[in-house]
Amino acid sequence: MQIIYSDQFSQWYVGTGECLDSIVAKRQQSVLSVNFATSSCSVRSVQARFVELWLYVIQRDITAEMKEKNPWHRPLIIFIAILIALGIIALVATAVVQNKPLQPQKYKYGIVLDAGSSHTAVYIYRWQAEKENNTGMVQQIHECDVKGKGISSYSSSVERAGLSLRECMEEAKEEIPIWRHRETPVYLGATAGMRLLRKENASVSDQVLSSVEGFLQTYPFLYQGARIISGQEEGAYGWITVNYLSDNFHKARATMGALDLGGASTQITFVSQQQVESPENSIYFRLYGKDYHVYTHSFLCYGKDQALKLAMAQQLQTSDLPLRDPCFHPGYSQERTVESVSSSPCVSGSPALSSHANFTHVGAGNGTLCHSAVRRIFNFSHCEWGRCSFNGVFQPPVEGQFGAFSAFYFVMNFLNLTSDTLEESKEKLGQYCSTPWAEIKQSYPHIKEKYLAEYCFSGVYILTLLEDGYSFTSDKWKDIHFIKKIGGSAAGWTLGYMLNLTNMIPAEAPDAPPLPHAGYVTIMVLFSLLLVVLLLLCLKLFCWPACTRSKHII
Ligand SMILES: Nc1ncnc2c1ncn2[C@@H]1O[C@H](COP(=O)(O)OP(=O)(O)O)[C@@H](O)[C@H]1O
Ligand SMILES: [Ca+2]
Repeated sequence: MQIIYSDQFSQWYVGTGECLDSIVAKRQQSVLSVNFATSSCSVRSVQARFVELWLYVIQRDITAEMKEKNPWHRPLIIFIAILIALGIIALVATAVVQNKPLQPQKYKYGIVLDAGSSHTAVYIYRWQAEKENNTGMVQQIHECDVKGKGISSYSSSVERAGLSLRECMEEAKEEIPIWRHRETPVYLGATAGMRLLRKENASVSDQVLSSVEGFLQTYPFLYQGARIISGQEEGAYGWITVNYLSDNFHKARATMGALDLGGASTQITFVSQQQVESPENSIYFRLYGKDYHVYTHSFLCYGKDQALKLAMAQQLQTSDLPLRDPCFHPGYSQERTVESVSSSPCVSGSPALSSHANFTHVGAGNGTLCHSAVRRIFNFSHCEWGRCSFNGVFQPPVEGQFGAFSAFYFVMNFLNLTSDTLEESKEKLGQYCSTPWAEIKQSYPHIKEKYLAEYCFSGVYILTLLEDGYSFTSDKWKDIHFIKKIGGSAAGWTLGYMLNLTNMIPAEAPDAPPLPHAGYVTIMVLFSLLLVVLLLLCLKLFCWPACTRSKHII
């Protein structure tokens, strides 16, 4: 069946159908009159035909009315169509840029060797080549612990100092893609063990450094030097590391103090609102457009191994032999040479020690007495400044949160004291120290005996250093967080050292950061919704009148 509209006569002529011979429809106002010339139609099919015609007429008239009222109809449709096209292009472009797969050759690498007093560790870092100036972008991807002792222990066979690094440097060659080797910087920083060796014998310490330098230069990496870093640098770079890894610089949040306990020195670094009275304890940084006035101090000889020597030397001078040490477990007994204690540059200058060659070191296991013995290695009596920590060193009151790492973590983690209050820690430590040595050895058969024997001393030393030395009172104890890693990267000075030497922390904030993930998702969803709405609108505006404009209904 066919309906034909004639503009000329404002009439619809309907072709003949199965049962209809002809239909002529005419509309005046809201009245539609239809003449059906039928031959054999039922009443129902004539009615249906009538309704169909009525709807068609109404639709046609509304469309005509809209066109008359809105001359912008067509341009509007074109505009919306352009918007939709642009929207689709924007969506695709954003998705492509945001989700661009990172190719392996987009990564850069850096190697830092931490030549500590007790051992050397090799760290490999990786970052995205184009995002060098963003915070939190550099990640540790590998750590290798060099077998044997620290490089300062090779003073009598210096050539072995370099060779000791072989295994870990071979691992570095494996870890870093070959095509990046030539541009991968290698830094070696030596800390308190080498500071002490330099004090004792500067020429031997130079020879040790030359040995590691010569060895590192045999590798295809970009050798950037081997040097003894200062205690101030060690503290500052540790502070940079923990705050970089916590993203505190980027977000301009309050920074976190850094507490580093090594074998031969210990560092405390934090931002203080109070004036730093002593210039040697004050460092200034401008990072990402913000100024930081930081307090730092490194106590040489107050790492836990040298502190033990200081405590033993102190006891050897004041008590009879055998040495009954309250910081070692009851039943512990060890033959030692006086030289093993007195040879340290931290201890030398104690004439009373030379009267014996050997002595027996016996454990007495008493936390309270151990605390008194440890306190004696600190000098709390003189201070030229407004406030001191110990040994006449200026220190403002501790402020804010602190990350305590390296031996602070190893010891407190072993003793299971990382989340206890100061009082609980003292109580638990007292019990641990009085536990018989045989029982301790039995309970921890896989732990190195040297570490195991010293955990009581180390625990008491840490509590004494933090409470009596730095004045972390009971209420401030909860602000100390014993940490090993932050987001997979070790807390320590090495990362901060590399970031600084590769200029990866700019003084001013870099340009606007790329879209964060949440922002990207929100924008994509909003754009998609907008596109759907536009599309529906366009369909309504474009298709409906277009369809109804047709003069034919089949
Ligand atoms: N698992 C562990 N348990 C206890 N102490 C540890 C453990 N691993 C390392 N240490 C100690 O951590 C300290 C690390 O100091 P190190 O970095 O070598 O010296 P420094 O920083 O003073 O040059 C050493 O005293 C070492 O014995
Ligand atoms: Ca260290």
